[in-house]
Amino acid sequence: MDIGDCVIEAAGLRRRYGPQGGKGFEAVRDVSFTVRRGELFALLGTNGAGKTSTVELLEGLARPTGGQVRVLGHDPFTERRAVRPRIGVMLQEGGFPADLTVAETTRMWAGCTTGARPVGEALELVGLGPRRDVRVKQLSGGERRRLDLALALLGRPEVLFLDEPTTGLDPEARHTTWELVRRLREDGTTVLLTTHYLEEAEALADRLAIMREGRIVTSGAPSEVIGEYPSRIRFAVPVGWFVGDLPPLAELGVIRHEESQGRIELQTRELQRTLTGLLLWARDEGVELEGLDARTASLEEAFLAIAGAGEGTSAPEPKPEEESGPARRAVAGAGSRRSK
Ligand SMILES: Nc1ncnc2c1ncn2[C@@H]1O[C@H](COP(=O)(O)OP(=O)(O)OP(=O)(O)O)[C@@H](O)[C@H]1O
Repeated sequence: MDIGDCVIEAAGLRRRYGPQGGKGFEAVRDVSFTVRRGELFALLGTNGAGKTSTVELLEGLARPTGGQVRVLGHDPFTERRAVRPRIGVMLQEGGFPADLTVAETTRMWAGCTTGARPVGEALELVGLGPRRDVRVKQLSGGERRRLDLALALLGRPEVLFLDEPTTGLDPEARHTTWELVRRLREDGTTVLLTTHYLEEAEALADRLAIMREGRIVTSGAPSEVIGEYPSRIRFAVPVGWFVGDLPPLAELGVIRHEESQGRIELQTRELQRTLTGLLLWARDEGVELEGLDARTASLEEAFLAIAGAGEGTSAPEPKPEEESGPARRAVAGAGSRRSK
């Protein structure tokens, strides 16, 4: 990668809360990642994982206690003047004067922004045009988030920091925001997003990182992160058949199987091969696989496994399927599900 393409660089970042020299609490522990120009990078993690603490370091709102951060080639804390006009920041809680109208608030903000968009344009972008004369205190929670976003977009930022931008938005408003974020990215804006909506990260992110207890435990393109987890095939065991009547599962690429209440679940890292083998077997035997459902792992499954795992764990190690295939009479609940 050409280093000139790198818009955000975090190297060994640390952030400790508490008195200087004291023990305090380390919320960010050796976090490193880069974000390229025009990329949308999502930072995920459970409550308290350290996302906001990290993003605040990137925004120059605090000085790291260790490591280095560069945004657009500058230190965002010590070279704030060089960085601030080129970034847009949407914080988790905006905090606006409640008695000003939407347009007045935006105008006030525009007055402090170099090269600001016209107020009407910024409000139209986030769908708040019709609400321009409403007082901020009369806005719904979702509308306030959209006003936050309009203010972050005022200066046509090269880098946009979105801290949980769609929290409190109804599904329609959320999708509208996604469309807007996609358009901004297509126009070359680099976006760093934190979100609790995994569907949002899956839909928008070019790359993502999952944080737990102040550390990044996994990162990559969504498909790479999901790809660490096995796909699943589920169906009802045909009446009069046993699991042991299936072809040897290990030979089909099955790495784990479970049977419960007449339904079987197979886990595989080779979904197409396993499914093809299973369907050919069913056709040859004239068997109907009722309720057949085959799917790759979702980001949510990957996230829950990572977030819920113990210290130092990133991806699950599946219990290997026996070489000779499963026992003829399946044991209910054989194999253990990943903890969620
Ligand atoms: N000012 C502070 N003083 C002391 N501890 C803090 C402070 N701010 C945050 N923390 C702690 O740092 C940890 C990380 O918090 P942070 O807000 O960065 O997490 P987060 O991943 O953004 O969480 P959320 O998803 O809930 O917003 C938490 O344990 C939090 O309690």
